Amino acid sequence: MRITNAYCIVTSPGRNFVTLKIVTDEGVYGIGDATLNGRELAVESYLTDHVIPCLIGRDPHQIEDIWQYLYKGAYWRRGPVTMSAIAAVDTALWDIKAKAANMPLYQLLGGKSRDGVMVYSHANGRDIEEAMDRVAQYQEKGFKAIRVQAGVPGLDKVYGVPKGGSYEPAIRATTPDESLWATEPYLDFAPKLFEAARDRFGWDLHLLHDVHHRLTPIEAARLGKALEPYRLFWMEDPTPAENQEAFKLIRQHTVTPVATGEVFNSIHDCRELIQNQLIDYIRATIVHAGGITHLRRIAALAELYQVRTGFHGATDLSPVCMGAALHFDSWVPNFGIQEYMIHAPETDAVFPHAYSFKDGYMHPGEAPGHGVDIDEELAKKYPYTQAYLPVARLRDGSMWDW
Ligand SMILES: O=C(O)[C@@H](O)[C@@H](O)[C@H](O)[C@H](O)CO
Ligand SMILES: [Mg+2]
Repeated sequence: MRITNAYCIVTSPGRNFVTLKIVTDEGVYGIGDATLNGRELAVESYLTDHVIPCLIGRDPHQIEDIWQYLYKGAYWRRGPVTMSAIAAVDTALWDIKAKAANMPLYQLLGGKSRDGVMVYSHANGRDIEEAMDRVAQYQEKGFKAIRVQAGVPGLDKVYGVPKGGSYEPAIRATTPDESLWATEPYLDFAPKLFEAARDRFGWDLHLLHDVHHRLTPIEAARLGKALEPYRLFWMEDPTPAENQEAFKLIRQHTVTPVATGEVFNSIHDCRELIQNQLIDYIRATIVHAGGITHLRRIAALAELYQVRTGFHGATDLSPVCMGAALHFDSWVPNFGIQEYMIHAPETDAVFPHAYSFKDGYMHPGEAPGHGVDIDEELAKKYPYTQAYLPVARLRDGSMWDW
């Protein structure tokens, strides 16, 4: 089998997505997600201008060799653009291999390790009352785990709380939206949000919370300690993770489980966190961490230290990434949980898929490959539209982490 063609499909059904399609001389094709929120065209160019010319004529079954070729052959290693491009190629090649073997991808990885993939979704409210009503709606849908975010008194815009309409962090504009952040009101408010949640919903429901990189390590330690009475499933991205050692300070003060990694793109971003057991869940996922080939290495390292997977699954990761992740989640021995924010209907229409949700669990489906396709004609109806993730500043104007 030989790769005869490969190209990117940029489409924007509800939000921007970049999809790589690899076609072979035996008519089998595979697709991979190459979406990097706010920097989509950088990955599209990396693939179209630099990677695809090197793929034509290759044997698509040589997944590992192609991964090593693209990683070592670029000379300039790692980073979100490079690793998202490699991920897209890798995912498409695993899709081809599983289709050629006429089996769902999870079988190729080693078969199912569980009956279903437990997922969580986002309950966001402008205040505690609205957030609780949204939790009730997701509980009604059957979710066993729900992430809870709410507006913070005194702050106009807060991560995770949309101003009406469906939640989509990337805003269509020619420059990023700016929002103001203040830590003190947030630290005072967060425990009240989870006290209200436990009071109303009791203890059977898994509750999660995303700090979204906004605290210093000692502030994150304080938050983790304050949330201990409410037994969270995890406190996510408590502090920026470039300095992995900083998480030691959090661990010294709190037993609230910690999850991080959605912005990671290689095993080197999380090696110390995992080996020193500074986290409980690793969030790096297929589209940004080099694809299935590299993510298997991250998950294997994590298993040695009883760290579990908790893959990122926001709506800016396409259904292609979700489909591949669900096959990975079905197989991986040290599975924790899968984020599932539920894509917009127009997104699901462009990306027909075999996966399904039932009673709080997802199932990848039995279609050969990862079970997700792209309707190229429909995709053409949604042209790319410049969009940026917001930036955050403190009250004195200092840049902060959004
Ligand atoms: O955990 C999450 O889902 C968030 O951190 C994401 O929604 C994140 O804000 C977006 O993926 C950024 O593009
Ligand atoms: Mg997050």
